[in-house]
Amino acid sequence: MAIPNIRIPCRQLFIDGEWREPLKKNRLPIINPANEEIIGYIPAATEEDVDMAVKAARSALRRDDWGSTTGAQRAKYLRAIAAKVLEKKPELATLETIDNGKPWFEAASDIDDVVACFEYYADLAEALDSKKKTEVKLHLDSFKTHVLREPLGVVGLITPWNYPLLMTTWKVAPALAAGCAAILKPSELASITSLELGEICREVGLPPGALSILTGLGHEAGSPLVSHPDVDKIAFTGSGPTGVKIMTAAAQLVKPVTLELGGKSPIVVFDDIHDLDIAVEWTLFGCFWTNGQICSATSRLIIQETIAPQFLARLLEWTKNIKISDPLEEDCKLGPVISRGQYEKVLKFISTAKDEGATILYGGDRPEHLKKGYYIQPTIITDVDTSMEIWNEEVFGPVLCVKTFKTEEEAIELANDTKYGLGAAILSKDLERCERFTKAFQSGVVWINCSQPCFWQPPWGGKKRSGFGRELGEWSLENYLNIKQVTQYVTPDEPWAFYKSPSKL
Ligand SMILES: NC(=O)C1=CN([C@@H]2O[C@H](COP(=O)(O)OP(=O)(O)OC[C@H]3O[C@@H](n4cnc5c(N)ncnc54)[C@H](O)[C@@H]3O)[C@@H](O)[C@H]2O)C=CC1
Ligand code: BAL
Ligand code: NA
Repeated sequence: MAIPNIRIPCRQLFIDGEWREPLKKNRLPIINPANEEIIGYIPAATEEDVDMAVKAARSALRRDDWGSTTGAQRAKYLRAIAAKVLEKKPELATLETIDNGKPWFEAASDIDDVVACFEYYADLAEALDSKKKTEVKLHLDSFKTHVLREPLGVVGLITPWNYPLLMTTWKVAPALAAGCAAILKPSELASITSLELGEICREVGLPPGALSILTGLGHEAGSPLVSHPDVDKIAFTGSGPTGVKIMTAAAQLVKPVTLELGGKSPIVVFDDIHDLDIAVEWTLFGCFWTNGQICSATSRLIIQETIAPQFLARLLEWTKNIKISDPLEEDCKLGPVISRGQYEKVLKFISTAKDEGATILYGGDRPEHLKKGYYIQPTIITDVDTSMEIWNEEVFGPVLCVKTFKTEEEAIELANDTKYGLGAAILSKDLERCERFTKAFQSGVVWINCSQPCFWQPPWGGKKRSGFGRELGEWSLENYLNIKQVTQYVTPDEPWAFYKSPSKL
């Protein structure tokens, strides 16, 4: 597919089905991380705009055109959105690349996932109609009970910048499928494609207020959404510290949250791998895909001592072969990290690792041929100790740290030696061993003989400090439903006879 040249659309906030200027008229710059240039501006919402969006969402839930829809009717909107996203795929992929820095072909594949995800939740919305009301068998005949699965209400969706439109979709598609009215707050570092979703919603005639999109800063636009008394739930993906702030604020209102908070995932490689090159490629992909900015990145390589020298030698050869360039260039496999702040943060992690005694086996710096942009070489760090920062903290950049092991027990201990618990991978020919590791890994996701492939049908989420709750699959729909018990007394002409009736005194 040809990469199109593109103009950055100038948008407002998307509230109540229309584009509206933020009340304070503030805007934030859009920065292309490949050249550090300001390429446009996004509107910056504040508390007042959040309040308007919440009112619009409430009104959508009260109106028949959204609040009384069947799953099948909502499925039509979701399919129409999917079709529009597909139609605009080249432009959306280009906008994503210019805003986020990920290679264009990765952005295009994200857009394919966005389409598939909207279509998938259209199917689940339809299926919901037959599960909306289910009977629950009781142990007696004088009562009967059924359960209703209703939309939870107004939901706040706060998303990160690493897969901008895809993470938006992971939340928006199930929320709309369930019949909620959603307010999306995308990351200020990459909001363009989420705003374009607003235009798509307008084009397909999604009822006003069913989805509002408020770009802006976390503390100005995200925080009031979390604290708003009329928002029933918050679904968040992002950093641990922000997750803690959100959970703390939501707790004041006993507001439910789901949190997806990154990690420091292990990839355990045994000496009985099927093929050296295949294992090396999965190791690289597991850490350097999306320019290394993956919440589930398997950024700790735990390699069996017996194979370590030859594995690392081959890993180096493959790493040197990775094309680092402007992400719009064909065959680019590693683009810049998202921002100046992230660039400095990643380089600081590398210099601290060096200061603490680790060895930078490869990379660790800006590639010489790229003078501008937030580029960092793919970096491999060895001689790592479990007390080091690089072993313990999420870098969110193209940085892999390596540790060797002798026995299976030692490998499991190292794999679980983290406060996080999102992903974990094992590469080995021995499937019984893979089974033992699957059980032992303290994580929400396990990859066997691969790392990172992510599909929309299975559940996604973590344990420990990677958060809680599950997205994707049918699990995500549950996040946006209220389960209501309805119990009926089926012999209303018979007295309950708990109190003494005054007429019988
Ligand atoms: N787990 C993941 O997928 C991600 C992890 N990160 C990690 O987080 C670090 C910081 O990156 P940020 O972009 O600052 O992540 P962040 O977690 O602060 O931002 C994620 C989203 O939360 C919003 N937000 C920030 N403060 C908020 C608040 N008080 N209330 C409500 N919403 C708020 C942001 O505007 C954004 O939409 C990165 O260096 C990286 O290590 C970043 C993005 C994604
Ligand atoms: N690759 C799945 C989602 C994430 O990294 O945030
Ligand atoms: Na950007």
